Amino acid sequence: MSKILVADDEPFYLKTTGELLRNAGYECECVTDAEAAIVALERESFDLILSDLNMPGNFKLELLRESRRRHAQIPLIVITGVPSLPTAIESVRLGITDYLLKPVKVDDLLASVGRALAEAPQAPGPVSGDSAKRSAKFAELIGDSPPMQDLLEIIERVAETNTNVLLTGESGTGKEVVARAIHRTSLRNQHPFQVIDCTAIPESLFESVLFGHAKGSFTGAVQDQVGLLSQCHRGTAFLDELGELPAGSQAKLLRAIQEQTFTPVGQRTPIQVDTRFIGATNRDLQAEVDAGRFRGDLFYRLAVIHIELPPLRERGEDVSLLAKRFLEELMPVNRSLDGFTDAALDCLRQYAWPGNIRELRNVVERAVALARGQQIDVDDLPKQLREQASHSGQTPPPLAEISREEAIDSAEHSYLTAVMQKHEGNIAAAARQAGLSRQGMNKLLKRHAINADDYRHQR
Ligand SMILES: Nc1ncnc2c1ncn2[C@@H]1O[C@H](COP(=O)(O)OP(=O)(O)OP(=O)(O)O)[C@@H](O)[C@H]1O
Repeated sequence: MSKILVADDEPFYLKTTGELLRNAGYECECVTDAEAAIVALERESFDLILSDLNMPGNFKLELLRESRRRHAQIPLIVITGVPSLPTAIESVRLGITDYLLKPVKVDDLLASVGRALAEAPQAPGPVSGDSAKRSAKFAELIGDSPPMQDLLEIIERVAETNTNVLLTGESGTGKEVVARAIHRTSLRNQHPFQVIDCTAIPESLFESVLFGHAKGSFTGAVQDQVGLLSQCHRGTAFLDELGELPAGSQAKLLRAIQEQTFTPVGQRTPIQVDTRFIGATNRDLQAEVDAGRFRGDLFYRLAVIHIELPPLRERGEDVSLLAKRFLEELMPVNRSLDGFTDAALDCLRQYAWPGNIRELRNVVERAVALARGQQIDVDDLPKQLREQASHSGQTPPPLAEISREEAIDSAEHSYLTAVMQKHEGNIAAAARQAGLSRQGMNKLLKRHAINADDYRHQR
């Protein structure tokens, strides 16, 4: 019989959880603080630890740290009533098996306990600290910089758990690549990874596309349609551009995530799925919640683990590393180039990369096509990079030294460059994102002397 140690300072919760687990056939010891839990772990052996985070003696996650240090083989499920992103990340870093939010539904708890015990032989230990091994494991994620090493460590841990994840970061920082890497290295990797582009589904069709529909349930429903969520049962659903989801769709999605069940349009029987959700957005979702534009409950369901991807300009030497790798990858078969000139590499390092890695890849692709010499030189790089490099000696004046109008103007210029970059010069798409009419966007671009063609050429 599996033996579970339950640590929680809420007597009612402790009692009911103990009873529930005993009724489900587990042996159970209940303690009310971290110290007692640590003593119990020294005294006898357990097959699983179920622990609250906010309890006496655990303010610095002592139980978590101690249990990982001395008893790394025992799977650990963290349960908390107060989700806090730093603690969630730290818990994952320390190698927890699952992270649940109170109130936890009985079925969810038993499912999580069952899974943790079944997977116990592969229960994660403390992180190895071997960054070379980790880089090899995540070969699709190029980068050696400290922010990238931190990121790899976190995603390695996240992959071992079943928790939902929120990925935020500027456009082109690699949110989708990271989501795929988490799925590929998770226990769900034999099942599908389903991309759900939240901007591509009209609100009126949201339920039908996600949950499916029965033939004849609405005009145009000429046959039964399986929804996207059924297609990634036991796998991972990647909710891309989550911040753009309209309010009505947010409510429907919340229910599906919370209950892991949904009812296809025109049907009565709900479908049960087992899906991990990874959301991604380039918006500041917490600010969207504060402004009342995004549901707080949906945010907390997904942001159990919140990973912020660093922009390329904060990743130091990764720029050269990525550029060289992209060059190897994109080299045409009929010619070979001997890398970049030092001046070209300097130019790449100095640029602010509003479109991040996607932009860098496009720049290398364009340079490979244009290069006439044996090496890629400054002249083979797009105008905006060359211009920035030629201005790089001049430090911009501090914000407090310029007028409000100049500051707003400069912020607007950066914003427009970033959206043009993201949409590769597609004015209609950029206007949609900025909430402007096409004409309005054209006018602004003209005022800022931004030429959409410069961005299209990078394709
Ligand atoms: N660490 C990395 N190493 C190598 N290539 C990367 C890395 N991160 C991203 N890329 C590449 O950069 C491009 C953009 O990545 P991705 O689509 O994942 O970004 P994103 O953050 O999801 O963008 P958006 O917010 O615009 O959807 C892709 O071609 C991807 O392969």
